[in-house]
Amino acid sequence: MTELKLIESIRSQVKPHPNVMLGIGDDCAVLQSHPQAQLVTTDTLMDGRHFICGDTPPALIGRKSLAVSISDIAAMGGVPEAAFVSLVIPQRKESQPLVEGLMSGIVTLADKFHIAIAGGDSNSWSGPLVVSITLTGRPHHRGPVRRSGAKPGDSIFVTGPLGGSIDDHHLNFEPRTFLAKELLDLTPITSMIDLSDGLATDLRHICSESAVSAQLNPEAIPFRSNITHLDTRLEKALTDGEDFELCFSLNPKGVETLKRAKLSQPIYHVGTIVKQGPNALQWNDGTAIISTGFEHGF
Ligand SMILES: Nc1ncnc2c1ncn2[C@@H]1O[C@H](COP(=O)(O)OP(=O)(O)OP(=O)(O)O)[C@@H](O)[C@H]1O
Ligand SMILES: Cc1ncc(C[n+]2csc(CCOP(=O)(O)O)c2C)c(N)n1
Ligand SMILES: [Mg+2]
Repeated sequence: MTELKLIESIRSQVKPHPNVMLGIGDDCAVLQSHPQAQLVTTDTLMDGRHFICGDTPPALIGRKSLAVSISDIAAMGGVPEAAFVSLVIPQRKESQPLVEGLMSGIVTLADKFHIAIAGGDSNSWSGPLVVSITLTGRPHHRGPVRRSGAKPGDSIFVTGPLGGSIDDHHLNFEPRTFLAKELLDLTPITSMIDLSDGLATDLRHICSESAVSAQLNPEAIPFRSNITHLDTRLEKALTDGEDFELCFSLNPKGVETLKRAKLSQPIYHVGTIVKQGPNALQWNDGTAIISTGFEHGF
């Protein structure tokens, strides 16, 4: 397939969107600018690191590549709008089904979240598949929720069970934009992050950005039901990563508000923000948590 044919085939799958004044076909896209702030996030997914190309259907690779960025928009409390899809395709005879599968996974999820595919880049080479997506979004009217607003006395919540994502959850998880909006419609959220590297690592980001520490209750941490090894499940929940649930903090007033509210799905109160101490993370008996989640080495 030629580059032009590939772009035309992508263009034919893409739907119009009110905030995309000019989409695929020119040197740049033209987006309607918002009077308020705009969210922008980018993520690159690679064969062998984030998925295994021969083992995973291309549509699921495409789905995951967009879903991880929707999750980052959710983590700021926003609504996604326009995606830019960069493909680096391995040069083989059978690349057409790969590209079509990738795009069908991307387009199906984009439609579900009312996201426009506003542009991208198409390349081929002799190396493995790489998919990189940049996604814009609109923050909630309360403003973007940052990692930096947690205060001692706040409660820490997660939006779903953790650990064991490698079975298939990392490919088919539901990014939490709807829940984030539901929560923000009810109450301010003092800090939030999505769990891509594991609670142990991602909650530490909230702690360092907010200059606080966090105490976790081991009894309260929800596990994904596929984790059968009882002796390692706490460690797995903290470190496996790719849960793509949200972790957020609420002040006592927010906790009261949510107690009275009926949410569309359960949330889990897993700990408390405390004054900054020598360890960012500890259990509620005071022992330090030394586990760390996923980290790329350079
Ligand atoms: N190469 C880079 N150049 C500039 N900024 C970067 C680079 N890599 C990461 N960042 C910035 O660092 C911050 C943290 O990025 P990080 O990738 O850890 O967050 P994330 O996207 O939520 O996590 P994950 O990649 O695990 O999904 C973000 O503000 C991001 O834009
Ligand atoms: C083939 C294969 N090997 C390992 C994993 C697990 N894994 C990969 S990246 C990552 C953290 C988030 O990455 P990033 O920080 O790049 O967003 C995790 C937990 C996988 N899904 N597939
Ligand atoms: Mg994130």
